[in-house]
Amino acid sequence: MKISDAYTIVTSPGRNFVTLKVVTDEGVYGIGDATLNGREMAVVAYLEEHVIPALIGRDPQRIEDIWHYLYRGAYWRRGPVTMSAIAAVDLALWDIKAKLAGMPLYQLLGGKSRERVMTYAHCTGKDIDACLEEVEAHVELGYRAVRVQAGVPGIPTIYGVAKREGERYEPADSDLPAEHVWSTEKYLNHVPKLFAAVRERFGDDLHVLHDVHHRLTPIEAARLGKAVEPYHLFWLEDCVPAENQEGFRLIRQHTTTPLAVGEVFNSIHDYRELLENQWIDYIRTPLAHGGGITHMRRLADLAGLYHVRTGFHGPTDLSPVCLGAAIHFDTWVPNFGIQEHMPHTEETDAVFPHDYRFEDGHFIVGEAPGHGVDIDEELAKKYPYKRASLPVNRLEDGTLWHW
Ligand SMILES: O=C(O)C(=O)C[C@H](O)[C@H](O)CO
Ligand SMILES: [Mg+2]
Repeated sequence: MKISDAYTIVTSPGRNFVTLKVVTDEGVYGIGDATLNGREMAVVAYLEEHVIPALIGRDPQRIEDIWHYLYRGAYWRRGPVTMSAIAAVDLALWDIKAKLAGMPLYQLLGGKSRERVMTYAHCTGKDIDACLEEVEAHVELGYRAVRVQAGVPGIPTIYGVAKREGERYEPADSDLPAEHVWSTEKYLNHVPKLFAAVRERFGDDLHVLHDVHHRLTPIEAARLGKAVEPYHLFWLEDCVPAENQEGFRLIRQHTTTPLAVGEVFNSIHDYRELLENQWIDYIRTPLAHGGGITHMRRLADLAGLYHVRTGFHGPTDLSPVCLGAAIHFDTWVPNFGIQEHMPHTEETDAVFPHDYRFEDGHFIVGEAPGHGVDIDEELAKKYPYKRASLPVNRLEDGTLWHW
């Protein structure tokens, strides 16, 4: 069996997605998600110029060999563009292998470790009261876990909070980067009040999460972690930029609030110090940015040695292909923690027909052979690519800050 064709499909049913389709000479095909939010066309160029020509004629069943060919063989290792391109190939090849076996992907990985996959929803509001209403609505939908982000008095726009009531939050919301304003002091003074209000209204059982989006220094993160301890968060996410991994030692020394890290990581090597020193509790890299299933299963196994669990990134800027494959992975992986869930638009769901379903705050994996997600290429053509950028963030005095 040989790979006879491979090509990228760029579509924008509400937001941009890049899909790689790998076709075999026996007619079986697989698809992988290659979407890197705000940098979509860089991955397309990498795939079209450097990966696809080298794939044609190879045996699609040799997933391991192809992975190392693309990783070691490239000489230029790691990095989000490279690892997203490799991930797209890897997801497509696992899709093909599972289809050839006539099995849903989770069976090939080792079978079910659980019946359903707990998800967390995004709840945002311009202030604490609006946010509590969102939490109420999501609890009614069945969610057992919610990520809570509210506007902060004195900061005009805030990451993760929809611009207008009732609208979805979209990170890549303008042609060129919009500029946001940030004040650490205002934020740190406000956030504990938000969690006090959530616990007072919803009690102790709801799992509550929060994303800091890399905006604090280690000592500030330690202060926040300590301040929210009475509200026992499920996790505090990306509390500092993680290039300085040693910073987590300081945070860990001061707080028992669990820490999640890694939605911008793309390799097992990014996590080595954090895991070996037991500084974090959840790994966040999605399959589509972390080299696919072949690489992420190694990371999950390493994490398991240190009692660290998975909590895959799952925003709307990863396509249903990534989400579908993640649900198979989550159903299998022994050290599963939680799966992020931001529902895709109806247009996106129509372009990517899938067999996973949401029920009572959980995802239920499908039984179709492969990862269970397809692409309607004719429909995809109706939604042309449109450049969209993530914002930048500045302190009140104009200094460019972390985002
Ligand atoms: O979902 C999250 O936790 C995020 O932080 C969302 C990111 O900002 C988004 O995916 C960036 O593209
Ligand atoms: Mg995040």
